[in-house]
Amino acid sequence: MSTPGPSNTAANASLPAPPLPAAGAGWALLLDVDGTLLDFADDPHAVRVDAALPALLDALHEATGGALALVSGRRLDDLDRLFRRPHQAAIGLHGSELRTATGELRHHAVAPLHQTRMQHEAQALAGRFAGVQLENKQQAVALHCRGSSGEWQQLHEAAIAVIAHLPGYELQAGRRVLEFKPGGMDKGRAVAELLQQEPFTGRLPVYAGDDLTDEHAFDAVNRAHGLSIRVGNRHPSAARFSLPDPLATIAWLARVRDALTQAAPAHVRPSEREIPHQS
Ligand SMILES: O=P(O)(O)OC[C@H]1O[C@H](O[C@H]2O[C@H](CO)[C@@H](O)[C@H](O)[C@H]2O)[C@H](O)[C@@H](O)[C@@H]1O
Repeated sequence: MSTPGPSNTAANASLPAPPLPAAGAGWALLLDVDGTLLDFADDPHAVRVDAALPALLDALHEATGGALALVSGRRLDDLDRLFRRPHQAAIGLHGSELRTATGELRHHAVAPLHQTRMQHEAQALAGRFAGVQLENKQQAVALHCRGSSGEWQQLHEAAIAVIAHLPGYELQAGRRVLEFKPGGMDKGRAVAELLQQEPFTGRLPVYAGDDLTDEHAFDAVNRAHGLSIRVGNRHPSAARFSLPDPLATIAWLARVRDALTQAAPAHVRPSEREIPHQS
């Protein structure tokens, strides 16, 4: 199974709120979607995007010189359906899909034969559990468990056994969800790849996420001396800052926008506008 290694597994249930940037600071924003920008809904297709969010993302995109990306387990086309921002950089399917700021697409795919077999096995597995809802993302599959914790345990054990015989795939666990996704990529690797690209390169990476899949990205951002922000109270986490929920995340992002775009004091030279590195 794909398991990130939190680098600070000490008690970190209570983490400080993230800082705000100085005016004109060179931040790059990497934002998880479900549970970070969007509240959860029982049906993955029924999530609601806050009416003010698209305009806020546009303003942040401009304030960061285009260094803003949504980073999700959803497919890129699902992100574009929800947010209508196909011109912005994005990472989908937990890192298997990547779109750069110039629109270049990179896919980490599995051979069609293996994908067909994965689909077949996942359908059969879901059919064994009354409380499991299958979300078919073509190159990946999410098994959402709506049943008891006992059923979750059984599903988890069965999924581990199934994935062992599926070439090219690995298991990604999340909040009451198990996903079969292409192996070899995760959000951390994809974020590291994006950070090598213009206009992300050389900026301070700031990543907000709520789930286990985001731990990969927290590790990558911590290695780059960026800011890792856990949304909610999942514990343990490698994140160094925390916000309680999507509402608070959106409110903080609005303050980030205001801070980045306010006029810098005349005596501050551009090179002095960065916030100090966090340890
Ligand atoms: O990386 P993320 O953007 O957090 O995406 C992870 C998965 O999110 C979605 O599932 C979760 O949200 C659903 C809608 O609220 C909810 O019904 C489900 O229980 C959650 O697991 C999405 O459906 C998955 O495809 C993503 O991988």
